[in-house]
Formats: sequence, C-alpha cells, structure tokens
Amino acid sequence: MIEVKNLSKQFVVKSGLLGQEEYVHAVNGVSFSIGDQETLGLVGESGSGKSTTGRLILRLLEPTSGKILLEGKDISTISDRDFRKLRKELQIVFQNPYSALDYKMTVEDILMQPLQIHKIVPPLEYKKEVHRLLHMVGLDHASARKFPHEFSGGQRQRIGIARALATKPRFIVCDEPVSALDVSVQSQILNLTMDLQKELGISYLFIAHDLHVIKHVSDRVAVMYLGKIVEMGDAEGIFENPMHPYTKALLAAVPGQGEEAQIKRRRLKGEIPSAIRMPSGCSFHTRCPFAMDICRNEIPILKEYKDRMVSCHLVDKEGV
Ligand SMILES: Nc1ncnc2c1ncn2[C@@H]1O[C@H](COP(=O)(O)OP(=O)(O)OP(=O)(O)O)[C@@H](O)[C@H]1O
Repeated sequence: MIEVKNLSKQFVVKSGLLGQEEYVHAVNGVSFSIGDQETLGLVGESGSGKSTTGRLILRLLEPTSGKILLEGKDISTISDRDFRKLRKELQIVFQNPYSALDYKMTVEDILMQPLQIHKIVPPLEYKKEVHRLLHMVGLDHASARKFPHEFSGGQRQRIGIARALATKPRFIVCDEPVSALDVSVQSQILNLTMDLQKELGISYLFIAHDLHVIKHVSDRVAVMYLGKIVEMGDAEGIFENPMHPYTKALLAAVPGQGEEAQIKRRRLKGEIPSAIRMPSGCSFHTRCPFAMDICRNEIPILKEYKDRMVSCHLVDKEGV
C-alpha cells in the first residue's frame, strides 16, 4: 500500500543575533512499508520526528530527499495536479479534535465539504451520505445539525474520523488521535478505528507516544529516535522482547513491564538531544547505559536481526 524509502526532512531555522541558518534534522533516512489493512504504529518521544513523517507521506510537507510510493507509484515527485486526484485516498486524523474542526460550521457542513470537493456522491445524496458517515462512527442523525462545541472530546474525534472517511480513503495517518482524550474514552476511539479498518480495509500509520495505545492497535511497530527508526518488527515481538536499548527504556517506563532492577538500569535519563546538533555515531549514545566507543564514533545501520530490524552496535552483546 504505502512504501517510504530513505525519507528525510530538514527544516531551516534562523538562530543567534546574526540570524545564521541552521538545519533541524527532523527525519533522517526513514524507510518502511505498510500493507493492505495493516497498522504500523510509530512510537517515540516528543521531537523524534513522528508527525513530520506522517505529514511527509500526505505531502503536507515536502521531503528534502527520499521517495513515497502509493501502490508502487512514486507520489513524491508527481505534480500537484496529479496528486490532487490521489488526495482523497490519503487522509489524516489529528490529535486535537476541537481545533481540527471549524467551530463555525455545523457537522453536516463539515462532512459535506470533502464530499463536494472530491465529488464523492452526487449533490442530491449529500445528506444521506452525511448520515451514513455519522452512523459509521457511532453518532446519530441529529448530530448533523449541531456545532462542534456541542460535543464531548470523544464525540468530536468521531466527527474528525467521519470527515477523514468521507473521501473513502485507503490510507489514514492517525496523528496522536487519542492523546487529548480522557483515558476512559481512549479505548472506545481506538476500538472504533480498528472496527473501521476491518469493515473498510483501511491501512493506518498510527502515531503515538503512549505505548499502551500503540500496543492496542498495531500489527507492526516502528520505534523512532531523533529522526531515525531504531527498531521495527511485529508488535508482539517488540513488546515481548524489545532489543534496542531505547525501546527497552521506553518499555521500562511503563508500569508492570519487567523486573525492577532492570527497569532502574534502563530508565531513560535526560532529554532527547537537539535535532540541530545531532550526536556523533549512534544518536542514542548520549543516553544509552551500555554505550561503548563504537557507539560514539560509528553510525549504526538499521539491519535485519532475528525477527526484526534493529539499529544498534550492541544488539547481540550479552547483558544489553
Ligand atoms: N516547521 C518546523 N520548523 C522547524 N522545526 C520543526 C518544524 N516541525 C517540526 N520541527 C522539529 O522537527 C523535530 C521533529 O518534530 P516532530 O513534530 O515531527 O516530532 P514528534 O515525534 O511528532 O513530536 P511531537 O509528538 O511533539 O509532535 C523536532 O525537533 C521539531 O522541533
């Protein structure tokens, strides 16, 4: 469905009194694929490049380099005009359902907009289609006449999902879709996205910093750190037996995972470094409890190891 090859994005920012240009290395040579009806969970701390990756795939941002293939066709180089025809296939659900919805519009108008723009159904069928979309996300017909502020956070996110579904997409980027919601509502929205996937055959790139959320929805997981994927594989394998010290540290931060002594040893120290001045060698070496000289000097490559891909010099070392 979607294939991303060596994708990179650098933002140019000005700094200092003289306004010197500096480069933020937001995404650094990321490659992965997402199959039909598959969910790839993208996890990592804030600032690791998850949202930028999602936005690059949807062409909301232009990549500095790399390719994005939709069913084998390179969509990173096609003209805006040609991309407009494909636009409806690729949708996004945002983190904050309130700011993502126009508060001056009724739900009916919000849902009708994509139907009109992409000519999904004839105008006479707009109302029927809006009701169908509302039904799909578990809202009643009366919701159509209301405004976003009349709904709870969870209901607003349902409207956000209905709007994404309006164009009958095959691929949706879910960018932290439940992190602004109460925990009690989160699982309802996660279950809704999974039910819709089964019913409609959608593929998802599911972005979250919360491992519980990623575990709940993902078939495969990619762990991102400072713009790079450091570990990627089947969700079950990653959660049962994390191999990269960063993945281990993320899991150690989750209560009830693993033995206490190990948890202490692995707990993440400090902050994610600046994406402007990237550390030498392995980007994670400044926080890795196992770092050796090779980690400080040589950039590790993401390569196959057992049942997954891992980027760590020490992956087969005892005790890491
Ligand atoms: N428009 C921009 N201009 C400059 N730097 C940016 C821009 N957008 C993102 N960045 C930087 O790129 C890096 C990756 O950001 P990104 O938002 O993709 O990370 P993230 O993992 O999604 O984090 P979060 O969950 O906080 O959004 C960060 O260092 C961020 O400050």
